[in-house]
Amino acid sequence: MLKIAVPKGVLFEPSLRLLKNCGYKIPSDFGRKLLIEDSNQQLSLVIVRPFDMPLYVEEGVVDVAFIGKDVIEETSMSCFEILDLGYGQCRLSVAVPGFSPYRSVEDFHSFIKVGSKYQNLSKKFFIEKGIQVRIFPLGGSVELSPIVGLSDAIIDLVSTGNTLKANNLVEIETILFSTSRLVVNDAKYRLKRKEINEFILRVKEVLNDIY
Ligand SMILES: Nc1ncnc2c1ncn2[C@@H]1O[C@H](COP(=O)(O)OP(=O)(O)OP(=O)(O)O)[C@@H](O)[C@H]1O
Ligand SMILES: O=P(O)(O)OC[C@H]1O[C@H](OP(=O)(O)OP(=O)(O)O)[C@H](O)[C@@H]1O
Repeated sequence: MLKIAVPKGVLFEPSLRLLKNCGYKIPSDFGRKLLIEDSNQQLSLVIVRPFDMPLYVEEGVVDVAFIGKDVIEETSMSCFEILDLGYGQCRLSVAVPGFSPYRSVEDFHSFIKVGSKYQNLSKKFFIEKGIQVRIFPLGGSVELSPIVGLSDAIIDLVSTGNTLKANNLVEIETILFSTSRLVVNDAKYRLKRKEINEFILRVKEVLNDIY
């Protein structure tokens, strides 16, 4: 049986939808269970917080996983990235308060404070720009930090832009674009190649019908 990790949160529903479209019989109501099986015993689903996903994949606890490109990059996740699944489109961007004098990263002339859930990508970005920053590691609601004076700017995910707009924040630079990806544990791909390739084929067929 193939073991797949699907991410909780924004990507959860579209991930389940994709698996159902692949023909897996996923129960519609499994409450708060975090390990579920399809009724044909072909697939075992592990429901994982996105930022925990690299551990489950790298430690070989699961064979394959659906995860956002942003998490793959932020965690330098060791895996085979097999397919772009197309959903969960967003971008990781720098944003500042509307009242801020900054309108481009180049304006960040001196030392600035940045709030983000993506510490590694934030550090990498500003090192490449040669800008001195202090990164405040935040777990969520990142847009709050510059509003209340904790930081001068944020680096966070943007999709529609509604959260930025609602909090009077201005997006000034995009660091990366992200969608959900199908990834495979390297060792498992060697051990269960036939089963994993069959799964990849089923996903590809469904994606070809959608896109
Ligand atoms: N607004 C969005 N639009 C599209 N995709 C998003 C959006 N926000 C997050 N994502 C994608 O969904 C993934 C999970 O994000 P989500 O906010 O649902 O969970 P999380 O905040 O990482 O987990 P938790 O809320 O438990 O801390 C992200 O890594 C990204 O790939
Ligand atoms: O551009 P938008 O469509 O407004 O989406 C962007 C928001 O989506 C995510 O929030 P979410 O509530 O998913 O996660 P969080 O717990 O990190 O805030 C992200 O952190 C942004 O806040």
